[in-house]
Amino acid sequence: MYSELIFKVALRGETLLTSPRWNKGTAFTKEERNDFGLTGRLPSRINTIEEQCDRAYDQLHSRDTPIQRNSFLQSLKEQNWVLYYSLLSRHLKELTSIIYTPTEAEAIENYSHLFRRSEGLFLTFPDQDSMEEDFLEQTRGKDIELIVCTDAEAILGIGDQGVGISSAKSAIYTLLGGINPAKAFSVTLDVGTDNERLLSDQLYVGWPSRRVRGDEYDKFIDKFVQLIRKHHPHCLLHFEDFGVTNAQRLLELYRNEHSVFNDDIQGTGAVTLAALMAAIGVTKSKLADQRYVIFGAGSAGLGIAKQTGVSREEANKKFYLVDRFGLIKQSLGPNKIRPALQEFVRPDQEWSDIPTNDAGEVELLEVVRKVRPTVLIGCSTKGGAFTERVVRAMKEGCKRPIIFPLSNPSNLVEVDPKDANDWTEGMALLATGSPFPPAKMPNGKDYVIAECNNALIYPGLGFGSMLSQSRQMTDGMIIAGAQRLAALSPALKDPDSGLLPDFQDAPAANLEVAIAVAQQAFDEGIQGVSWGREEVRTKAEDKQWKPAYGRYEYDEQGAK
Ligand SMILES: NC(=O)c1ccc[n+]([C@@H]2O[C@H](COP(=O)([O-])OP(=O)(O)OC[C@H]3O[C@@H](n4cnc5c(N)ncnc54)[C@H](O)[C@@H]3O)[C@@H](O)[C@H]2O)c1
Ligand SMILES: O=C(O)C[C@H](O)C(=O)O
Ligand SMILES: [Mg+2]
Repeated sequence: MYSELIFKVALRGETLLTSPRWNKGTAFTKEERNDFGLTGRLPSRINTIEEQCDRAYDQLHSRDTPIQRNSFLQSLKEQNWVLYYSLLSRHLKELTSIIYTPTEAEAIENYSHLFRRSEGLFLTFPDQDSMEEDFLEQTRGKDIELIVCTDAEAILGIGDQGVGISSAKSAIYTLLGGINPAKAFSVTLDVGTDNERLLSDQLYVGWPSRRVRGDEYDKFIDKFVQLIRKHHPHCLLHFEDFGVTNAQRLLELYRNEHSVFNDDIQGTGAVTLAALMAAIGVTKSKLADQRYVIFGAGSAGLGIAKQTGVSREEANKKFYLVDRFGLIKQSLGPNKIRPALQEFVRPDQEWSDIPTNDAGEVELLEVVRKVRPTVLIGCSTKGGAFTERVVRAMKEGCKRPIIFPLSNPSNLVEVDPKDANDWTEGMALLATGSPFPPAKMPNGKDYVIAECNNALIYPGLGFGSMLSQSRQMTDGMIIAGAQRLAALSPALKDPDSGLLPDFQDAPAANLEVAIAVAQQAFDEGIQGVSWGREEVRTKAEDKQWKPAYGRYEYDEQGAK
């Protein structure tokens, strides 16, 4: 059906072959080779997309390590989008872990050494006078619907990397969400780095200066946001991996004036809410009846705590937050408790009979022993923090503990799910942030470890907001997306199945999320489109970008 697509294209010869958006390589037909000045520029044989994928897959497998495969795929993306996304779609699970978490962490850590060709826009602090000009140079005439930006201060769990991540997140929008890559754009906001390794690396490609903070930082970010509001008022602005002191603050600052979305806060909150809903479906209980311990009270931890929809008054009863100074309790004082954590601070007297460490902190194990939580979530960046004693204490406190070690990449997971499964005799309901193989239940059956990664929901949240052209991404839209994802949980049919849909089904799950989000925008009356709510599903299906070549006709006025 896609071969019926006809595109009017204005590029010829070498420029056509070097345009990743339009290049077809050996798949250009005879007629196209004649019309676009390509005869003599390509070998004779005309390949189908299937043949091209087979060849690329063989080439990929001649690379031995995940990082070599990541570099290969990056080059393929720079050459031919249709081939790149076709190949990824055909081997979705295998290759998502190569272009995204966990391999992406290694690619970003080594970005300056692996660097070959830049992608997206780099806005660098000392060059801010030309910000608008630089922005327009790359975006002029383009119908941009999505901008993914990062300042790379808190990349996954590997911290400050100066530059990185937004292009991988953007590729996932296309792969799992069906967003047209020609309408998406990734931006690196380079405000320096405090990473000593990068600062002393002669090959570091970013701005080799300490991170700009305070007023100067805020003004720089504001200049960027206002630029988007001016030139692309309908476009969704996605923030990724900002530092803990900025993420929530920037979201609150802009979310009422533009459609902005913080993935680590809202995307993680939403996917975890979906996994929690599925887990309580298995335990036949209610969200409001859980006792939660969240280990790592940063962007993700707080996003999760807030997304459960528990009211402010209830929060202090249900949630126990533990961070690098142990339990968040009154006597830690303002230097150790960020203002955003205020509503979760525990009174000291509640803990007066509990042993502390030498620094006077209440450690995770003690918190678990006292609270007997039903839910333990890790987003601390501290690999192995859920020790055997902690996990066994969870099991002592309730029959089916819900344990989600969400830190990425894989080596930072708070507990290997296989161990958590063994230590709880298969009773824990588990989900992780990175992909893990199934664990063995005591009865010999496989227990599927759900991948509770925001990629299972953020492409759908974004697509739903773009589809409805809502000027805001509201909490209602996010919760509607989470509820729809939870309803797709395989565990609702078989309690031993994964809590969330398998990544193989991520495109279908994200489409459902998008539909729910757009319908919710209609229900809240904030849609910006003139068609009706009953058309949401058809419009969503029509709008999805699929990697397919179509037929090209040369036209000087056509697309470039
Ligand atoms: N699965 C997902 O979809 C998903 C989404 C977002 C983040 N994450 C992961 O969660 C982790 C945190 O991400 P974030 O964006 O919230 O980062 P963040 O920097 O905003 O927060 C990290 C928090 O952990 C705390 N912390 C650091 N060391 C600790 C320790 N030893 N003990 C206890 N707490 C400690 C920090 O003080 C901070 O509050 C990362 O590993 C990230 O990859 C996973
Ligand atoms: O990037 C991911 O894999 C998920 C999340 O956004 C993270 O920061 O870990
Ligand atoms: Mg992130």
